[in-house]
Order: sequence, then C-alpha cells, then structure tokens
Amino acid sequence: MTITIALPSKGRMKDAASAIFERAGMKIAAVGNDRSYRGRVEGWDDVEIAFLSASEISREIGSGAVDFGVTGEDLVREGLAGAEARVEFAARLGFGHADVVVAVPEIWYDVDTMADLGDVAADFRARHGRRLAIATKYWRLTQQFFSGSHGIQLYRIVESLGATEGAPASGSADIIVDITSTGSTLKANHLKILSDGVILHSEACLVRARKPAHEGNATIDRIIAAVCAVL
Ligand SMILES: Nc1ncnc2c1ncn2[C@@H]1O[C@H](COP(=O)(O)OP(=O)(O)OP(=O)(O)O)[C@@H](O)[C@H]1O
Ligand SMILES: O=P(O)(O)OC[C@H]1O[C@H](OP(=O)(O)OP(=O)(O)O)[C@H](O)[C@@H]1O
Repeated sequence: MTITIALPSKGRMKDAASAIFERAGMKIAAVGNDRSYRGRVEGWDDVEIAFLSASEISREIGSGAVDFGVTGEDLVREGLAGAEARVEFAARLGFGHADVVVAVPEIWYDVDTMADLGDVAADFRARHGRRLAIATKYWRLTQQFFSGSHGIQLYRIVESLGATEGAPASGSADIIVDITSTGSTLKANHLKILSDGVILHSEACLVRARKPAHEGNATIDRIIAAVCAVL
C-alpha cells in the first residue's frame, strides 16, 4: 500500500514541515516541475507526498484521503467533529505555535474571566436588545468552549473570514475568538485575552488518519519513529 503524506504547499508552515522530514532522513523531491503538487521521498518507494494548504490537509486527513498530514492542531480540531476518534496526533512538531483565545475590548474593565463574560452575555439582550456577538472563523471551537465548557448559551457567532480583531471596533461584533502568537495584533486593536480564555495551545502536528489498513503496517510505524527521533 502507498502511504500518502500531505505537507503544506504554502504559508508559514511550509518550510519547517519539509525540513523536519529531511532531518528525519526523508528527503522530499518534487515529481515533475517545481510547481508540482506531488512529491516523493528518496529511498521510500511506498511513500508519496501531496502538497496542499494547511486547512485542506485537515480536511483530507478527516476524509482519509491521505494517511498523514502536517498541519495546525487548531485547523484539525476546528475542521473535524470528534477529531480524537478520527485522527491520531502522532507528534507535536515544535513550530507554528498559536493560541486560540477569547478576547474582549480592553475597556471592559469588569470582564476578566469567562464567568464575567457569562454574566455579560446573560444581561446583553436586556441592555442592548440583541445577543452578544462573537466574531470568529473558529465556530466549532467557540461553541464547544462557550456552550460545552462554560455553559454560556446566549451569544451569536458572526463568521469572520479575515481581520477578525477589527470586528469590535467596526461594530460587526462585540468580542472575538481568534489565534494569537505575539499578541501584537490584539494589542493594536485594544483587545485583552480573558484570564481563562485560552481555548487551545496549537502548534503544527504530524497527524495520522485512523484507518484499519494502518494496523501492523511497518511503513506507518517507521514514519512516526523517524519524525519523533528528530524532535
Ligand atoms: N500568527 C499566526 N497567524 C496565523 N496562523 C498562525 C500563526 N502562527 C501560527 N499559525 C498557524 O498556522 C496555521 C495556518 O497556516 P497558514 O496561515 O500558513 O495557512 P494557509 O496557507 O493560510 O492555509 P489556508 O489557506 O488553507 O487557510 C494554523 O494552524 C495556525 O494556528
Ligand atoms: O499575535 P500576532 O503575532 O499579532 O498574530 C496574530 C495574527 O496573525 C494572523 O494573521 P496574519 O496577518 O498572519 O494573516 P492570516 O490570518 O491571513 O494568516 C492571525 O490571523 C492574527 O490576526
């Protein structure tokens, strides 16, 4: 059986992902020209590489179209319902760190915790005639965290496809759920992270699709061992 590994074709994880495989003794060569979206691994004839975007990788692992992928934990947990049952986080790779956080305007002086935010959400309709609006592209993680972990039910998600941190100032939402790494974008937009508002500490992971065909497959075990050995 040919094992397919999906690696980022662009973006911030691309170079570090390929570098880890190279260090692991799996040197990747493009098939065809340099812009090709397929590759192979020198000396590993039963392995092929598919170059995809980070969010496509989480989808393809979920559907089982690829065997392994390197992508952000946030994209896997956001993209796949019941991720744990469908995929294995085989290794945390030590790059692509970002936290998915709940952030509110700095001037909400009385709001520092999720419990405070729950109180705000409960009063919001009476005070403002509408529900608290949360701008995010992480609607699954937001619902799990607000409704599942904190019992907050009174809110509305406003889907954001970019510049999420600008939503409170522009009036399209009251608060946000987004990723942050240095914190400078939140700061520039006068937003603060709630003290218990970190939903997920994400980083790039080697993720395996859970497939029956992987049972007892020596190449599967060899790939995981080779990557883990260089971390
Ligand atoms: N400062 C950051 N901003 C955005 N994403 C970050 C940051 N730091 C780390 N990441 C991680 O990088 C991943 C997204 O990578 P990138 O933005 O390169 O993807 P992409 O190529 O834009 O993918 P797609 O086009 O499919 O969305 C996510 O897992 C995210 O957590
Ligand atoms: O905490 P910081 O270091 O400020 O990083 C966080 C910001 O970086 C990302 O945006 P980016 O400008 O990289 O664009 P992208 O979302 O299109 O990747 C992300 O969406 C945040 O807005």
